[in-house]
Amino acid sequence: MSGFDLSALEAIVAERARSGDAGSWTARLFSAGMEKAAQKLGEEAVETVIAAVSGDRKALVSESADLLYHWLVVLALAGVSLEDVMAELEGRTGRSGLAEKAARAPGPGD
Ligand SMILES: N=c1c2ncn([C@@H]3O[C@H](COP(=O)(O)OP(=O)(O)OP(=O)(O)O)[C@@H](O)[C@H]3O)c2ncn1[C@@H]1O[C@H](COP(=O)(O)O)[C@@H](O)[C@H]1O
Repeated sequence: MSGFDLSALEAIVAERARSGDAGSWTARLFSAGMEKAAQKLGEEAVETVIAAVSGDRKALVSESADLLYHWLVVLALAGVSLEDVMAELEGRTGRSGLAEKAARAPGPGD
């Protein structure tokens, strides 16, 4: 298992965003703003889905990395920390996804 984790990438994103460096994709996304960053996140999500459905494992790994990086950029722009998301996930542990869904009000997908 690699020692690299999402919190290390979160710190890199924060540092590169602060740098304002003209050669930094992160800094460029930050100055472009949430709409652009969220659009990139959506594109990476679609590319990840395509890789998964087509059974392309190599592309799935690569697109997943793009997806997680752009997701962290969007979180940072929104002022949401990885810790916030991890706490939410931790709060869900031990509860079946189906039980959680049943406890929700019916939505359009139900
Ligand atoms: N993990 C990433 C990372 N993943 C993807 N990208 C960039 O995201 C951009 C958009 O990706 P796309 O595949 O959509 O590229 P594209 O040119 O639009 O190509 P297509 O639309 O044709 O597919 C590319 O420029 C990628 O290089 C990333 N840019 C930065 N990081 C991390 O952030 C660090 C700092 O990077 P800078 O901010 O650029 O210094 C890096 O060292 C990495 O650790």
